Amino acid sequence: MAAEINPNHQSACHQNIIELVDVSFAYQQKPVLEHVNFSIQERDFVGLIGSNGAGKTTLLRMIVGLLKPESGMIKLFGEPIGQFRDWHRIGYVPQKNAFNPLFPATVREVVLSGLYGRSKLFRRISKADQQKCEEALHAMNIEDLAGKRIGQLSGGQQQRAFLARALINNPALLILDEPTVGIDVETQEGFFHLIKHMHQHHNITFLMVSHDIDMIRSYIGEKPKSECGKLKFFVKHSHDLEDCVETNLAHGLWGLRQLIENEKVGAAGWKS
Ligand SMILES: Nc1ncnc2c1ncn2[C@@H]1O[C@H](COP(=O)(O)OP(=O)(O)OP(=O)(O)O)[C@@H](O)[C@H]1O
Repeated sequence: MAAEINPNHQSACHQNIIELVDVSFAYQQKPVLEHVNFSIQERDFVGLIGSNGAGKTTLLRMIVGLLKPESGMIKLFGEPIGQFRDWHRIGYVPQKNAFNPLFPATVREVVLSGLYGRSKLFRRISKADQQKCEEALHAMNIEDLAGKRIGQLSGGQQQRAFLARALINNPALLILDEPTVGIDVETQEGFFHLIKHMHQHHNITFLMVSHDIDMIRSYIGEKPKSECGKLKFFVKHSHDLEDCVETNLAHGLWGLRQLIENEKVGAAGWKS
């Protein structure tokens, strides 16, 4: 018997997660981005490539609400960004040099800070929050580093801590700004395995700026889907369009590490 096709399934799976419509931005009247148009659908993996100063970080900062476009419109999960409140659905790992290594926080505190969002900076930490933190630490295989000062860790360990921070809310969208800068090649490979796995099996949509062009192109292909000024958007969807129903949507952080270890790309691949 032919499989029953749910006519709504495809649209539900492929809804727009980010829409950029004619977005422009300037720093002190100096234009950086002009008329950027692009949409990212659920379960896309988007690699954003561009030369130094092309405006990649600026674009990501607009998408996470830290900068306002001069003109144009940004929608997140179908809502105009000004009305968007579900920030817990988005995990953001900024560029490494945005972090002050002298900041006196432990890894656990850094990971927990991913829960606080914009409005709840000084709330009490509940048992449920602690549990989420332990799960994120476990998923990234850094439980043993939880009490260490973040500034004392190696580059690869810091990246895992920041990824755990971005993952603590079980986000639907992960935005990563050059996540492998300053990390050795072996650790980078482990990191790419991890995010590929998260893309393919955990229903997470990715927007990633990267200079590791070879590694990223091996996953997302040679040809950009779209170009806008100096920005190039490479896109890979997590599955064939007709295969939505088959995809395993179960994704808990606890299971993530287990699955990765089963694929033998876990701890050893990106210890540093
Ligand atoms: N706060 C700022 N004030 C003024 N100009 C800025 C500011 N931040 C960035 N710029 C300028 O805007 C342009 C785009 O910067 P952005 O950091 O977005 O580029 P990028 O593509 O991420 O570059 P890179 O690959 O070097 O990280 C650059 O010319 C930069 O000098």
